[in-house]
Amino acid sequence: MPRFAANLSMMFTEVPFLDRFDAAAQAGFTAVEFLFPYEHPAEAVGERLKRNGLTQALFNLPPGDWNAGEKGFAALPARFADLKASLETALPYAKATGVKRLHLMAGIANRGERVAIEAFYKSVAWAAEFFGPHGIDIVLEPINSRNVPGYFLNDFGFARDLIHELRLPNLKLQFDIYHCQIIHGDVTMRLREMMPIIGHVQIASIPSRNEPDGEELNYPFLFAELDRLGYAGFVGCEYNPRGKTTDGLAWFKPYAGVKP
Ligand SMILES: O=C(O)[C@H](O)C(=O)CO
Ligand SMILES: [Mg+2]
Repeated sequence: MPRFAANLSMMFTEVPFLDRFDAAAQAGFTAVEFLFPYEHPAEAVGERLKRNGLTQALFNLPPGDWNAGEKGFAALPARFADLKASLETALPYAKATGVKRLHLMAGIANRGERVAIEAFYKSVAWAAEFFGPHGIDIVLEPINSRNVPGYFLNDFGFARDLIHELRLPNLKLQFDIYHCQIIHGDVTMRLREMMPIIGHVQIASIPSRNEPDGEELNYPFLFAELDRLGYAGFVGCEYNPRGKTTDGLAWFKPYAGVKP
């Protein structure tokens, strides 16, 4: 049975960020993920996690100036110093939460440009080698260009080939089913093909990005497929609740309380 992680950047936003850990635990989640914890002291984040007996499934490495539209800088040749600094920023949060995988964002760049490709390979290898001794995986996530126009990593095949080529033991794929359906479709066959390199899965309804409870995909079928494929990682609930978070958790009831 999948181990679901509530995404605290998108769910339980009825309460302040640090109170969302308590809300997620009360709703039956045993794990959480979020985009960025960096506005809060690492100790405070770790304390909430521990107080609620939650497991940290994932969070993102610093993306640059998110409010100014930056979505990471791994594919930006001029930003390698910022990339290296971002790893140092994230490390105390990784230690405080015990997280075992971090999402490295690529940034807005043209995947057809050699300099961007070379910068991305260099950044990915650097990040994986930085976190490897800490027992932490780096995950790469293709993101669709409807949600993030111009995002460098917008193709699952490119991500797969890079991971195979670099052959780093702690470099894996973040398979967001929402993005896969929008970019490529054929989700089940791509899950089957890429399962050996998948380090994290995320879900949301398509096209709404609301609760995974209908619309384009049959999520109960996909959850059973993940079990059939022996997927032992987390499934991040990266969706925007239609209304009050707890009013939209009927889909989750059969899975609530599943211990990591
Ligand atoms: O948007 C997504 O799907 C990613 O998982 C993310 O965290 C950056 O936006
Ligand atoms: Mg995602």
